[in-house]
Amino acid sequence: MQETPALHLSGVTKRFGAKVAVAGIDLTVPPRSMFGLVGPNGAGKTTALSMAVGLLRPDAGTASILGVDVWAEPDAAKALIGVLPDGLALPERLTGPELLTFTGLLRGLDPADVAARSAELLDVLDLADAGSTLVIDYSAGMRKKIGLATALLHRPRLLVLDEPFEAVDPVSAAGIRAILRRFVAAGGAVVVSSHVMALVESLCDHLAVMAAGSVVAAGPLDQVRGGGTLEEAFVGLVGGRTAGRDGLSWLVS
Ligand SMILES: Nc1ncnc2c1ncn2[C@@H]1O[C@H](COP(=O)(O)OP(=O)(O)OP(=O)(O)O)[C@@H](O)[C@H]1O
Repeated sequence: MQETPALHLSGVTKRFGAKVAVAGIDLTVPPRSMFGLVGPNGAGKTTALSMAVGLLRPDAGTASILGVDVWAEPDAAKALIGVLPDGLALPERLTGPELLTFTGLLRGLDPADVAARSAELLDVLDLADAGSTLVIDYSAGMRKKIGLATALLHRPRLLVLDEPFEAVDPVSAAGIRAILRRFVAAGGAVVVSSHVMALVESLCDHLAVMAAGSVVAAGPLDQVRGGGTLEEAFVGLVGGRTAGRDGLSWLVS
């Protein structure tokens, strides 16, 4: 018998005016997988993930988290998910510890658990020294890290992370990778969108490639990349552009 997927999208569609951002995609994230979502700018990744986690209502199709329908049972589904959205809007006039306390209590966690988990997350993510800094004064990478901490605090079963490594320094990135690996080893599943093929290749065991609102390839990493690198497979799937070579003659004359 097939296990319930960590995330399942069926026929999910979103239009913005005449633009079809996501064109009826199906996507299955297996349980306990580290799943990469890649695609060129504007492919529809953020829109698809926003619909998957209940932040954006699809025009058609369904999304479920561990068998729970995101739009029919939003509270039950959201308890299962930790989300790091793209361009995360955080309450800015709080310090990191205050933000975690606020998030934890809002989610109904025990205050003692919130305190213990917050301290550990801040330590592991190297944010403990910035304990009295307001989030508004955080760097881009620090914002990613505190966003990840808020996503992890309630111990979700599925993490959905839009560009989690963007602007994050290499030491912190290694720390985040270690956290994600432990999370999967403990039975969770992670969906990561990224433009960095080497990162997806080294971190993920499954992936999907999106282009122009559709999923053009999906499956285990080795299957999608064939015999070559993921970068080669990606360029083959989404098509290479050579404008930098052929156009812009004014720039080089
Ligand atoms: N709120 C919106 N209103 C109008 N168009 C939108 C909106 N959000 C996204 N789009 C359009 O939908 C398409 C998909 O955008 P989306 O942000 O999902 O792509 P993406 O794959 O995440 O891109 P990137 O890699 O650049 O972040 C794009 O053409 C974008 O312009």
